[in-house]
Parts: sequence; structure tokens; C-alpha cells
Amino acid sequence: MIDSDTLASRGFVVAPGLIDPAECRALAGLWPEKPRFRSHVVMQRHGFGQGEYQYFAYPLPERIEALRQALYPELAAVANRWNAELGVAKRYPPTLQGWLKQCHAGGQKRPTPLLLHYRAGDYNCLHRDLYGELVFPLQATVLLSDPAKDFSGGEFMLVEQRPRMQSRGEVVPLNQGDAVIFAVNERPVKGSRGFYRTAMKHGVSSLHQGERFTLGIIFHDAA
Ligand SMILES: O=C(O)CCC(=O)C(=O)O
Ligand SMILES: [Fe+2]
Repeated sequence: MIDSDTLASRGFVVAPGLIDPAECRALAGLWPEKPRFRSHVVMQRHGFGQGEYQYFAYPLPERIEALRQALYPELAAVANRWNAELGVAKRYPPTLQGWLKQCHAGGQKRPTPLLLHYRAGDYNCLHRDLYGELVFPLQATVLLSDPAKDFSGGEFMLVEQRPRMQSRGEVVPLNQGDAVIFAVNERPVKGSRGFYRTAMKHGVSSLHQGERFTLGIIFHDAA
């Protein structure tokens, strides 16, 4: 399902067509169903950008629960490879259930999958999705809208800060249903004397027109 080697070596990868267009529309269509969500954030109130998002409540919609469970094992393998490269002892359990048990025992119990909604002029500032001490180092964002029909602008962006070097930016082009899988916070990069850490942030450039929905799948729960 995922090109793990590309993900491990570049810090991000696109999984094309992870969700089909009808399902994308159905997931975006959950936006007005208030009881499905535990909280609603207006980004401009917090200086996060402009636009809105909502965190799903448990139990997650079936499709999202299934996707979170299905993606986790491959990503945990990459996360464990990264920790080995960085000389970090922590290893992530092989299943999402095992990992969430650790989160919940550590007081991080609130679900983090979210639906984001942008209109013309909206944007998402470069950020990291950290919600406590416990961090799963990879996350996925699925583009639910169709850039050929629904909106223009609104590009998914990644910026990597390398130690003592200038930041490098990447725009990740996505079609409807594509997922971008990327480092939440940090990742190892191979240098001449072993691996070093770089810091990653992600965001979305301004929407020029239309409406854009995305689904964010984060694997650590929130405090
Ligand atoms: O809307 C996007 O493409 C970015 C969403 C985001 O920040 C996330 O999924 O964590
Ligand atoms: Fe995010």
C-alpha cells in the first residue's frame, strides 16, 4: 500500500488513490454532522491560519477506524527503523491497538483524526501535530476534494529544517483520494558521519477559489 523505502529516505510519500471519489465525498459530507465530532476549531482564533477543522469523537466512523488500523503497521516499521537509525531505544508496537493502549495509559485518550475545511483565502500555517509526550512520528492526510473541479491553490506543503542549514520546502501535488504520509516532527537523514535529525513541519498554501476538504489521520491520541 505504501512505498516504505521512499517514505523512510525522504520523510514523505504519496499513496495515490487511497480512497475512491465516492468515499471521499461521503467523508467530506460528514462535516455538518455535529455529533460525530468532539471539538471544532476556528483556525484564525488561535493564529493557526484561516479555515476550520473538527476532531472526530470515538467511536470513529468505520472507514476512518479501518484506515487508521490498516496504515499503522507499515508506518510503525518505518518509525522503528528511524529510531534504530537515531539510536533511540523506543520501539512502537506492531498494532494500533497496542500503541493506543500506551497512549491511553499515559493520559492521552482523546481521538485525533480530523476533518479540515478551507474556503477561498483560507490557509494552514506550518505546524506540527503534537498532543502530549507520546508521539507517533508519521501521519497521513487524504485530499477529499478534487483539485480539477472543486478548488485551486491550497497546496500541501512540507518544510524541513536541517541543523545549521537553510530550510527546504516541498509542495506535494495531490489528486482526489491521494494520501500524503509524512513525518510529524523529526526524521533521520543520512550524513557522512551517520544519521542526524531534521525537523519537519507541514501546512497548506492559500486557497484561490472553491472549497477543499481533507482528512487528517494522526496516530497518537491527545492529552
Ligand atoms: O489540509 C491539509 O492538507 C493539511 C491538514 C493537516 O494539517 C493535517 O492533516 O494534520
Ligand atoms: Fe496538521
